[in-house]
Amino acid sequence: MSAYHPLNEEEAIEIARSLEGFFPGSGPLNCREIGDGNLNLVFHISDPASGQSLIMKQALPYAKVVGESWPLTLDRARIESEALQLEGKLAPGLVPQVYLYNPELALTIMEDLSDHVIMRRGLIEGGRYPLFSEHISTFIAQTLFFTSDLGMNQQDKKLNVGRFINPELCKITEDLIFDDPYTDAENNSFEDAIRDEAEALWNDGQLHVEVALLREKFLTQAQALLHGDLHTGSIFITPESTKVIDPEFAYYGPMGFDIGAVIANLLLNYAAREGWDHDDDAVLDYQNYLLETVREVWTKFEAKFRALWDEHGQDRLAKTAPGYKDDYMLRLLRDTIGYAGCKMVRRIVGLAHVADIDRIEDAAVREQAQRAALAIGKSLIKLNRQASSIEQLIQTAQTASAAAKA
Ligand SMILES: Nc1ncnc2c1ncn2[C@@H]1O[C@H](COP(=O)(O)OP(=O)(O)O)[C@@H](O)[C@H]1O
Ligand SMILES: CSC[C@H]1O[C@H](OP(=O)(O)O)[C@H](O)[C@@H]1O
Repeated sequence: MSAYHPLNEEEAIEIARSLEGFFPGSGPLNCREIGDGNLNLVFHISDPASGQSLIMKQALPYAKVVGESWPLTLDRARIESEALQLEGKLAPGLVPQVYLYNPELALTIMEDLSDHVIMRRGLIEGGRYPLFSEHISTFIAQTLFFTSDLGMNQQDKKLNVGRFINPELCKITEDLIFDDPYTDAENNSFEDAIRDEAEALWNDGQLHVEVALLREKFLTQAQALLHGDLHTGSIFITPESTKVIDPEFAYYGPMGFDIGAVIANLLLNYAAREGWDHDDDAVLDYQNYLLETVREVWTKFEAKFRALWDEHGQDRLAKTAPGYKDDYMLRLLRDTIGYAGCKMVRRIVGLAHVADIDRIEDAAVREQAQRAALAIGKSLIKLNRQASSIEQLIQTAQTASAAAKA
């Protein structure tokens, strides 16, 4: 079974059985392919006798969402398993445990998190997660700081940049997030009802300049090891626990891209609330919860990152140059706002959408949510280089959304 081929459920069971000590009995194991993402196979394997279970994730040699016409490197499975293991060391308890990585089969065997829910679904259903901002701010502060030139040996960091070179997955991001939405691209996907919005995106020169600058940074700035796709579909959650999964897009890039991804996905849900809540009061109440979460994600991240800088900073000049830390944090905030905007726009007119909006049944409510998400996204992109506080992001999101829904 060592030569690469996509596994079937029987083969997945056979591999699970061979894991020493995991499934000790000889009774039958259950296996289901549960992958609902765009790229990979995911098998859930469980033993009804012992209650033990695990997850096997296998990369396919193409993008599942499109098919074999879009070939994709299997090396992403190595990147994902190595990133998960590194993140597990830097942010203990905030990622699933990796039990085994098999390079021949592009297979990662990991902890089963089925006692959590995917956060996107949790938010759609109106769940509240009081520890989320605490957990995710720790995850992003720890992983970004300790993989950057600020927090690790700068020669070792360069070796890390090489280890996490991820050109094919980066190309997906470069095209789907930073290019396609701003032109009449074949891969775009949007409803006819918002064609006017799509065309406006294609013709907005001021927006194009901002996106080009953010794209340039994504292409060139090896600031820290990013998760690379930190949306709410890559986060498992309960009120007590948060676990980040799916870092196959990991590479060395601008830190604001990860922070922006978290904020964008909270705001996509914000734009969609009329599709999920029963009355105006409930919409407003949940939207306030989401905005407060956005505020906390940034403020807690900033406080933790600054503390790491003071306590664990490796770079002499960064620690002593007057005003450097404040300047760095301001640039991070601005990048965060810009990337949050890009990540919202791509989910409305680009290839891959989000359930928060696409699964709203009423077409008129869905259209309103799409227009609100685009309005917020565009406003954040245009704000990014002028911003000086997280409150400006929140104000901008509220104003843009209200205007789009008026
Ligand atoms: N460790 C895990 N425990 C339980 N379910 C998981 C785990 N990892 C992935 N899944 C399930 O598989 C789905 C797809 O996983 P994901 O890593 O996002 O795949 P893709 O890379 O294809 O997007 C998740 O939405 C979740 O339902
Ligand atoms: C052709 S890949 C599209 C899209 O899918 C990835 O998300 P996920 O792995 O969580 O399904 C990523 O966001 C890509 O941009």
